[in-house]
Amino acid sequence: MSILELDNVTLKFGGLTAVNKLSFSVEQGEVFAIVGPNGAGKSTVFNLISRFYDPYEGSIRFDGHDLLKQKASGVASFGVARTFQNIELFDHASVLQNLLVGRHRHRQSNFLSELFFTPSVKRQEMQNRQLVEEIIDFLDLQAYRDKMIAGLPYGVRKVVEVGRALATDPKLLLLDEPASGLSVEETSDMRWWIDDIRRQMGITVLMVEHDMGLVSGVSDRVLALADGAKLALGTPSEVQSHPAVIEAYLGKAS
Ligand SMILES: Nc1ncnc2c1ncn2[C@@H]1O[C@H](COP(=O)(O)OP(=O)(O)OP(=O)(O)O)[C@@H](O)[C@H]1O
Repeated sequence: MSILELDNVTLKFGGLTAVNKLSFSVEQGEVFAIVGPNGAGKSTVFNLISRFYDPYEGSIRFDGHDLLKQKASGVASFGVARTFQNIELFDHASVLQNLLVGRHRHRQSNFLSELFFTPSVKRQEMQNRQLVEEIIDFLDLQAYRDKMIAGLPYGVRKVVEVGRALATDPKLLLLDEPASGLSVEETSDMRWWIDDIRRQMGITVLMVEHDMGLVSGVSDRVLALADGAKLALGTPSEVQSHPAVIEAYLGKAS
């Protein structure tokens, strides 16, 4: 069953067509990767799904709903969470505090009940804490739990950002270049986190990634883009050996 469906989606920046009549769907429970050379339109596709941009034409459906009727601020409560190419965390807050921010969308209380810290607010706060502690354990972040983000190594911050997205309890996790800036060893760890997120948490993962080792190791299917359009779609090995993909990456000489 498809959880996300893009149909004939186009986005233009002035005279430049960044995404061109693109259609694809992501199945529930799979890891789906989008690859392509620089400027292929990968981040723009993410920004369309996150509702940062309105398409010029086409439809985007998520979990049976018209995603284009949602504002960007409503996408998280719909069950879509994302990480960013340039990590976006609160630098002067702890790992725990950053993850608790991710729980914010589940807050059902109003201002007065929060002011007087009513039993329901207390109960909700305890549930939030418990879920966040589970994520800290799941991602092996116990050693960093109370540390400020600003002082953490880059690789740890990348994992915390995944944790913050998981704290929103998503059905679909969008990972924007999860391996960028990571060492070989950290990339290998990231591969296992992504695999565990899918297998143990049952969350569908859509990622944009340049590291073909990570893409091949963890993805069920891969979509290759060039100039905003679909070049190939299939298993990692089908896409990597597709003539149009080889040509897009290496040029006609290959
Ligand atoms: N806000 C914008 N305004 C104008 N043009 C843009 C904007 N964002 C992206 N573009 C252009 O749209 C095209 C697709 O860009 P996009 O960032 O989606 O590519 P990408 O595949 O993610 O590239 P990279 O791998 O380098 O991140 C590029 O030609 C880019 O210059």
